Amino acid sequence: MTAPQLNGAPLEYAIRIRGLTKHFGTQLIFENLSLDVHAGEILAIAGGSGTGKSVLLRTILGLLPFEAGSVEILGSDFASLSKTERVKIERQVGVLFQDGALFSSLTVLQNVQVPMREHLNLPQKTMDALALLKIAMVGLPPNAAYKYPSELSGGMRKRAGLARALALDPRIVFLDEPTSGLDPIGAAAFDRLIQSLQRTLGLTVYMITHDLDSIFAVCDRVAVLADKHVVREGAPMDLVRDPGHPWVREYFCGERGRQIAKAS
Ligand SMILES: Nc1ncnc2c1ncn2[C@@H]1O[C@H](COP(=O)(O)OP(=O)(O)OP(=O)(O)O)[C@@H](O)[C@H]1O
Repeated sequence: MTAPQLNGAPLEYAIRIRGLTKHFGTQLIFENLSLDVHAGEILAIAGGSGTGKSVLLRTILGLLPFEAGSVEILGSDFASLSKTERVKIERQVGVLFQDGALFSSLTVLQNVQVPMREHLNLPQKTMDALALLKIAMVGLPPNAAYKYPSELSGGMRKRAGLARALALDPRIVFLDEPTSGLDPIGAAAFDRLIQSLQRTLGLTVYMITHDLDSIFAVCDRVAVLADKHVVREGAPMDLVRDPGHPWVREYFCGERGRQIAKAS
């Protein structure tokens, strides 16, 4: 695995957020929020319902405006980039939304090719071969390529969404609650898939999750959102040892949290 690079030098931060302030109308969502996502790590974003995990994801992706602060992705301040430069960065980012967000009228193969059609100029045969490779990489059988999303199980739809997120060989992958709706065995298998892809491809993974099993199984660090900013960051075990915030204590040091921590 090669370390991510920026202009030939090792890249320390895949994402760097400083002093982010965001409102919806009069509702303050983030106040002076700062967060580093280290290159090559799997970072979990945790926090209670309504603390802004999805809004932060959409803000980082440039889908929502903000009033103050900066968001740097792969060494570039997104807001200051020209359209062409933005597209270059967007190509290096893959996103798996919660429900997979697949186009229902397209097969899995065609869904995986959507970003290829948008960003690459390749012959159909090459795109077919590439898409089949991505579909195999996420552990789907070859015949899944020709199925429509409605013909797949929830777990298979997530894998198909992941194959699409990997279509352009991104350096950062954003996952929005990847194991929600999966049974524990399916969730553990998905965790292992994410970890093995991360290690093989040297990806940076930014993962919104409520799943303590996932956090302890695969995440290098956790950042906890509460009170309009990141209240705690660290390795999962560090949060158990020193929660430092009531929500973190309740979540990580409750009976279930302690059991999972002990077993991991
Ligand atoms: N488009 C929008 N317009 C106005 N308010 C919004 C919008 N999107 C989100 N919000 C508000 O922003 C706050 C944070 O929402 P967000 O969906 O990010 O929470 P979350 O932490 O992802 O919650 P959950 O864990 O329940 O999914 C909520 O109060 C929500 O109502």
